[in-house]
Amino acid sequence: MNTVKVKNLVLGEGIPKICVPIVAKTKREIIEEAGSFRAIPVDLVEWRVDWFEGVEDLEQVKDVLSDLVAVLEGTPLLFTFRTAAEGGERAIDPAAYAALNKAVAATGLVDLVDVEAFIGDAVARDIIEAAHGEGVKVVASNHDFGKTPPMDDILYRLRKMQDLGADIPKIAVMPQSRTDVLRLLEATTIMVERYADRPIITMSMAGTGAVSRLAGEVFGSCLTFGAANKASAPGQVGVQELSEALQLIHKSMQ
Ligand SMILES: O=C1C[C@@](O)(C(=O)O)C[C@@H](O)[C@@H]1O
Repeated sequence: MNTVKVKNLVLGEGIPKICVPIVAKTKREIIEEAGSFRAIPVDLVEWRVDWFEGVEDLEQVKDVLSDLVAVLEGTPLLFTFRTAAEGGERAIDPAAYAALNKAVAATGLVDLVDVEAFIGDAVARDIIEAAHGEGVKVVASNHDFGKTPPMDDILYRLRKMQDLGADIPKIAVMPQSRTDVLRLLEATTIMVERYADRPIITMSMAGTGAVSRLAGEVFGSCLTFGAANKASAPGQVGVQELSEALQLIHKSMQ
């Protein structure tokens, strides 16, 4: 299993790392929120740019990014436009999605970009290639807010992300039952043991799935999303408690 290194952060070994999303509308709120992260255990910050009121103006996006990077003081940054089709705040056409992600990767201000794996193969490959050309890592993603797909389908989606060339495949699915959570965890383990040559991220959403956000070290998910002020998806727990739970599980596995 290869690890992925961003700044001083190594993903894919040891205790799962904690990513905190910023979901805010204005520049002031975004920067304020980032400033509040100094007091909590955060390994990586995700800027969910689909929430930003100025997202359609690249200059405004770059302006926020440069202030954000200054406030984060070296904490790696993941740039994510989550489309409405996958649970985000707004829709975007694939050409604009590609242009935005490529332009942001070229600024040198972000460490990783999120690329939705089902945006279209050509678009996804184009962004991944451009990001890699700029030394930016790619998290490929897929979100199923309605259900937890069958095992083969979860594995197919994760393997497709790997085939597209993403550094870290990620899938978030919604459970309709407790066995759905078990299937997501089993799929994670099978992916890691049989198919993956790189770290992956998986989660089962909502309260029933919250256990999957804690148990990544057991089943093979390298990163977990925790909430600081506002959760960006159902089932995210507070960062402080999340960190304690990850450490407890880590200790029990030694
Ligand atoms: O892809 C993900 C995972 C997520 O949806 C979650 O369930 O924690 C939260 C999103 O902000 C992030 O982009």
